[in-house]
Amino acid sequence: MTSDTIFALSTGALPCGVAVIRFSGPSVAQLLEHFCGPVPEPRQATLKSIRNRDGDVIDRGLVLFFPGPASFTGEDCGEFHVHGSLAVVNSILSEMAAFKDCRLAEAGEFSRRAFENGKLDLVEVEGLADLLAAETEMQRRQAIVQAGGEATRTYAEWRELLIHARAMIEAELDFSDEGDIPGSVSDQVWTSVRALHDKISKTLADEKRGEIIRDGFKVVIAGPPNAGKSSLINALAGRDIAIVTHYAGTTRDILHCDIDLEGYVVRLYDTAGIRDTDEAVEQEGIRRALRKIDEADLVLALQDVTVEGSALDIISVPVLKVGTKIDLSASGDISGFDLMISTSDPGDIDRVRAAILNSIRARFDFGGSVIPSRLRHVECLKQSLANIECALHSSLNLEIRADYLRMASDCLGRLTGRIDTEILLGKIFSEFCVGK
Ligand SMILES: Nc1nc2c(ncn2[C@@H]2O[C@H](COP(=O)(O)OP(=O)(O)OP(=O)(O)O)[C@@H](O)[C@H]2O)c(=O)[nH]1
Ligand SMILES: [K+]
Ligand SMILES: [Mg+2]
Repeated sequence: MTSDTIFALSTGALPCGVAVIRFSGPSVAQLLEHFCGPVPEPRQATLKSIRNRDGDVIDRGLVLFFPGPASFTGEDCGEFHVHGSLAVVNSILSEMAAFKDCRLAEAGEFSRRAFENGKLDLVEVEGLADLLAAETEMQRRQAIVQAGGEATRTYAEWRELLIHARAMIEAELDFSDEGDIPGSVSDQVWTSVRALHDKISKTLADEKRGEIIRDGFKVVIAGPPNAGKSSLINALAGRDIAIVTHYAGTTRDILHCDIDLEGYVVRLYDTAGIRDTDEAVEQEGIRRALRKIDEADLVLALQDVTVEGSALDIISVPVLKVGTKIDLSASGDISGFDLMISTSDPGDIDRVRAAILNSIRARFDFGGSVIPSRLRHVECLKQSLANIECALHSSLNLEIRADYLRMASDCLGRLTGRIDTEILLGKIFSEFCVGK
């Protein structure tokens, strides 16, 4: 079907030390011969001169040949590792473009061919995309579970279980008059389906973890004016994000910055001080602050310890009560605060960081397990779960229950993009001696 041979510079911006040019498709062997003579041994890096059509040497570099189907795309693939200069790379790319049926690859086209040739499934393709986009350690860990096929294996296992369960139920329906099916089989089947139901529910409960690893943990700094909110965001970020003055009501808009806390993206928000005011701009700032608080994963509720007054009353989201300006307070009354800080003390800022990290870990620690990292996965899992729930209704007709199992396994098949041909009959006959 794909008759074009595609090529692209696979490494980043030029100039750089080494540039990798990758190509895939039916003309790979011809390209290799054209540029550097006899095709090198499969999968062995060989140092060669790379020449243009006039026989002039463009560069010397490593040349690799990956014959299909044991290649990334499943087609014949080749690689040139050359000096990363604009002139070298452009010269090779334009030479390739002049070749018959060869063209520059579109974005993601190598991966798409890998998918089309069954080398990667959808979950793995998405994991690969996430891995390439990963900025933090946690994002990398989550992506590699997916790109490396671990998630796929789990989903495939679940799907197998459902297909097997349905096979058993259909067998009972089809051959029940033959008396070969043990009576307890059906019970065992439903027990395992119920266990799978619980597993999928648990995985769905982890949805929030996946979201936090991908999109960050939202921490909103809130409190009355002059509590030291802007001073704290500046200290946590290590740079001047917000204006700090002694005027109460300095911050109006929401200010934002991302920090990396041991691999987690933490999205910090500084907000307007909350108080009663007739001032229109400040009112709007306060309205925005309250809205941001509702979206938070954690609120740092700041309160100047030298000022009378109670900290913010927030019930919708987890709150850490932080007393500020302890350098001004001789009494050191710590009642009612989770943490007491001075925003100019680096040790105190470290303790705020540790407290945020604790809050993340307490709720969303990542143990390397499969987490539905995308809405698409969550949707497929939810649909599968809904069908399993229907299948578990013992009052329903057995045929209908079997059909719910089919729909549940199809949802998982859709998740990995691999609904393959029906293997149901094979299952029945390989696991039961009914075909006498
Ligand atoms: N002594 C002392 N002063 C502080 C501390 N933190 C902040 N301040 C001072 O308190 C004042 C207010 O600080 P901001 O960071 O602007 O307070 P804010 O909560 O952002 O104030 P608004 O934006 O007006 O709501 C400034 O003069 C800061 O220098 C602290 O830990 N100790
Ligand atoms: K202020
Ligand atoms: Mg401020």
